[in-house]
Amino acid sequence: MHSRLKALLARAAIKSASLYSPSHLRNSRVVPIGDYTTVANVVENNVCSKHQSLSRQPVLSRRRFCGYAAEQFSDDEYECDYENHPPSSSVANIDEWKWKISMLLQNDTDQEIISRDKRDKRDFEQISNLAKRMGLYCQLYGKVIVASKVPLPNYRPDLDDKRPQREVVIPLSLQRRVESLLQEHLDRTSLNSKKACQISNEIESTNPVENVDSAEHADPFLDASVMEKVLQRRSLRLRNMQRTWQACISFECDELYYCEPTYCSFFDSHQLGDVGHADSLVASKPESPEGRRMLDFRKSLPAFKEKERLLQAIARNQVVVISGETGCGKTTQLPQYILEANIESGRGAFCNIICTQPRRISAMTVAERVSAERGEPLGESVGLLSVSS
Ligand SMILES: Nc1ncnc2c1ncn2[C@@H]1O[C@H](COP(=O)(O)OP(=O)(O)OP(=O)(O)O)[C@@H](O)[C@H]1O
Repeated sequence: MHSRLKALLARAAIKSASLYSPSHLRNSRVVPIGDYTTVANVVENNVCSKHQSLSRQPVLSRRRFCGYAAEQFSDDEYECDYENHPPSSSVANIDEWKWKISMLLQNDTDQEIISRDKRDKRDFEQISNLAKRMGLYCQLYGKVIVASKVPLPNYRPDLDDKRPQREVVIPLSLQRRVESLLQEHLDRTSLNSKKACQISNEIESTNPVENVDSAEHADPFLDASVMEKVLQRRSLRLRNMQRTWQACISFECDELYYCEPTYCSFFDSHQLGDVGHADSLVASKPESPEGRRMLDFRKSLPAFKEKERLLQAIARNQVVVISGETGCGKTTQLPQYILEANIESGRGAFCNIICTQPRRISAMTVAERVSAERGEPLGESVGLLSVSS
């Protein structure tokens, strides 16, 4: 062993009073060390005694007299392995690894070493043996080696190169089904285009509020293109209303007064179909003290700060897993961010969001809470669906 390394190890042991040693190693690898009471003693003693006996004793018999710490850093044991499995060129710098690991052991703040030098399995075994002898855990993730002071999991998403590019693979049968449904839809659309135009014209000539109603209670066999047009019109109206409402809440109260009907019809536009319902929403309008409080509360949640990042991630990926501390707004805020973003992009009426809860009572509470935050009675844009298994 290099004298510099020994000195470092001895100093590390003295400094920290004990070297990091995982419990499983402590139990299985501690050998009697006579009168030595501290790891530092063991290291120092071994440094001296090993020099005296190195040339005379065979490796295995010497090892019997090594203390735990000494055994960890014994060159002999490493040399033994090394002789049986000569190093490939990439681990020829094993001393560098020893040095890195000993530095990690001395360092209270760092927890692990990550090496991205592409290594094969045998390189890993050598480094892993060394790390384990020095009291660390070691794991290979693809071609990345991690030596850590704490136990390592089988999978590390942060070291998975493929993770960001990973696609959700749709089974072939499902792809075919989607294709055939799409084809069916296109065929039907072209066949009925004349009829669709006629119905569409009729709908457009009636009251827009009635349009919504007719869409809500639409004949399921009503041509899809008509439905599409109705939804598009409703989406545009939603967007105008949301924009007007956003502009309104940035003004002072006097001006808000004039905007009330618009705001109410924003909610109305989901389903109410009648501006007259606005009266029932007065208590929870954003411009009311209660509504203001609600808005301020929503903005104070940790999820609000991440809103843009979350929406970008959702827009760019098929599947997004979001984790956050309890109460940060995952359940009540994220669906609203998505709805608001869809309304803004003119797709509000096409947007369906389903939130699941394991229990009926929590589903009810969440639905009530979200509808209250939106200033609506339950059953408008936010509803509740109970599915029993
Ligand atoms: N019914 C309610 N009444 C009052 N405040 C509520 C209600 N539901 C949620 N909140 C508040 O809204 C905030 C966001 O709650 P939300 O349920 O969205 O958090 P979450 O991140 O989903 O939490 P969890 O991980 O526990 O499900 C919380 O701080 C909570 O206090």
